[in-house]
Amino acid sequence: MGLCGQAGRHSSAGTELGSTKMPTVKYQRGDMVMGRWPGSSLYYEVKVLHFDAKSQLYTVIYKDGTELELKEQDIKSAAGFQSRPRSRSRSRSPGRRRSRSRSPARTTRPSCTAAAVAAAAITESTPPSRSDAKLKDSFEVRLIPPEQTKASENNGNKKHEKKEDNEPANKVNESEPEKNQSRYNLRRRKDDGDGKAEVKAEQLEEKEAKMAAAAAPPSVSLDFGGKLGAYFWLLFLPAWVLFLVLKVNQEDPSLANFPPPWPPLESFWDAKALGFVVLWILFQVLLYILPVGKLSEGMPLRSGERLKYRTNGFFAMVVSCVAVAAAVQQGADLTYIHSHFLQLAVSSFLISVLLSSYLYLRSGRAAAEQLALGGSSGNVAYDFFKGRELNPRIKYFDLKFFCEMRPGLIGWCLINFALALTEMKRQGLEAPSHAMILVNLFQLLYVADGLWNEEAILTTMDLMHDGFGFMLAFGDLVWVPFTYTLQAYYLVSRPTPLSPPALAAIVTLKLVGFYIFRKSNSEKNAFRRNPSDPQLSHLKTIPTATGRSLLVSGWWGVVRHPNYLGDLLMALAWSLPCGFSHLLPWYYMIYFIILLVHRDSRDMSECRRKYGSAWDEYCRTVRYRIIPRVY
Ligand SMILES: NC(=O)C1=CN([C@@H]2O[C@H](COP(=O)(O)OP(=O)(O)OC[C@H]3O[C@@H](n4cnc5c(N)ncnc54)[C@H](OP(=O)(O)O)[C@@H]3O)[C@@H](O)[C@H]2O)C=CC1
Ligand SMILES: CC(C)CCC[C@@H](C)[C@H]1CC=C2C3=C(CC[C@@]21C)[C@@]1(C)CC[C@H](O)C(C)(C)[C@@H]1CC3
Repeated sequence: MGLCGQAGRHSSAGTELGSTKMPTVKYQRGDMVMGRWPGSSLYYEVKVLHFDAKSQLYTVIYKDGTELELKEQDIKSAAGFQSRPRSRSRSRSPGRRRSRSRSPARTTRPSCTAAAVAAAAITESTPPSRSDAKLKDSFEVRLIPPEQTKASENNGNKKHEKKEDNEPANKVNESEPEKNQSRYNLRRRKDDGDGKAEVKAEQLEEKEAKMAAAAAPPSVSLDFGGKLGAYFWLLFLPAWVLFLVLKVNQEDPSLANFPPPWPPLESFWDAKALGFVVLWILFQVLLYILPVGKLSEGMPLRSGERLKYRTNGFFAMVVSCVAVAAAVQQGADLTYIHSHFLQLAVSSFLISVLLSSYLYLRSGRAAAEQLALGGSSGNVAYDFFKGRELNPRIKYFDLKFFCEMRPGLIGWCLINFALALTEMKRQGLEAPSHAMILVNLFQLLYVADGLWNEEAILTTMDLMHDGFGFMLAFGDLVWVPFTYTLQAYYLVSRPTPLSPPALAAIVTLKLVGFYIFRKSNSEKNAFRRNPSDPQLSHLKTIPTATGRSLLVSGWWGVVRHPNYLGDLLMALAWSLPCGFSHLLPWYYMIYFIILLVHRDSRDMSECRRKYGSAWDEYCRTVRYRIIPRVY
């Protein structure tokens, strides 16, 4: 069986078959062998492209063009496999039967795709104790849809990078995979098959296969410094927030003035402050569950399911503003927030610890397919920190989505506003300073925009890939409201006059950053939701073996993370109004560079894993990560 037409689609120059001789190894370049699909016990026909003596890994190419690196033990000679007559038994799952008939574009040819890989799934004659092994030793397998196959076949050997075709007839090729994502997850397609391949996999229960697909692969490397790193972050993050809060309260918050004075222990705790935080969160819960605003669909999960989210964040923000204004009108003294900043932060921290403990405990009962990839290391500290469950919900109440978008984010604006009032009181001003107005307005715009485009968060890393644990719970409830407000806090007692040209330059910078941030995020969100969107028809894309494509022109053709670039420009505009006397108001800028550089590298590894050589192709085409020609 030779490689099919599109087999070379994703092959990179480095792995092209060349004339140089392979070193003396078990399998030679060009050999057709059986390669194990990572994490499963399924073997597919692959062609050996290359052997790397240093890493002892073979680069092999599957029939859909997906290239992977495999260890020798994951490769078998084709002779060791039995071809069994193909079972004619139809799927027992009605869902599966439905999904088969749903697509008019289904190709009848079993063809050369990773879906065909499933169709042609061949297992070892005696797979290693499957049911045990599968849970532990598994990997998310996404299969190329038949539609994609057809598209690829139509394209023949056309250039890898293609202009998205918006002809109605072809639309299905791009939109279907997104809509019917469920079909591309590890799903055996018993009725397909190329006759050569049949499969012991047929004996596997679909449920088992799904669980196998869902469990975290042992090969997923643990980020954040792994298990030891988790202990470090669990201690460091709260200590760092405490340090910043104490530091910003110092009369001279310069680095030379270290350490900040340690307050008496009893001043850390205030029951009233805890009461306010609880009330605020409950108020946000109430607004979230009100049947106001639209229900948006999240991206397809590995199970194929699409969760619904109540996206009424902007409404929640407006109601919160009205409620706060009414409270101030009634004589509520918001300067309390400034004078009890430490106690409010400690209370929020306690709530985040309680929430993370609850999340960790309940994740023990979650089905494997509900866990985030890489979230289950088996180490308590790491799993507690990173979070195991992808979308923990209490009925329809989505805890991660709620925490990320509501109490902390809207709380950030409330605190900023309170700090502006405190500045006026402290400095005897009739209106907040220009610097304070800029910081308040800029950050208000950022939050309001996030809530206005709330649906877009459903295609971000946090919502799609990360588990919900201490890192995000603490990040959402403590980190955001108590460290993102440091610039406003800093300005309360440190007047920083701004000249009109400086004002104009800072506003321009903010608007440029905002434009890049919003346009790029919206472009990706629109594309992920509907790849056939006519408004995106001018964009070039790279197809991938998962059935999803990657944007390679437009904003995502400038750098690999244009949204980070816009975000960083905005961050700069938030720090500039505070001047250059101290490092403290620049803390956000420094932290944000570190966060986004790390996030970018996490995302790169994740996309490399998901998209294989298509991702490499993208990286070759779009060379810079965040800043054009610089980084
Ligand atoms: N203020 C703050 O504290 C923070 C703000 N942010 C902001 O939040 C926003 C979301 O950031 P984040 O979730 O980190 O990352 P992104 O929104 O950039 O999401 C990354 C994902 O986008 C998809 N993608 C990547 N490249 C392409 C491409 N070329 N074409 C199509 N899809 C692509 C991939 O997912 P897939 O292919 O699976 O769809 C990838 O995993 C950003 O604007 C960021 O600046 C983030 C962190 C903190
Ligand atoms: C504690 C850790 C060191 C870091 C925690 C990181 C979190 C604070 C951030 C991770 C991603 C975030 C996003 C936003 C806020 C900060 C966190 C939670 C975001 C909601 C801000 C508003 C934007 O418009 C957005 C694009 C919706 C952001 C999404 C990511």
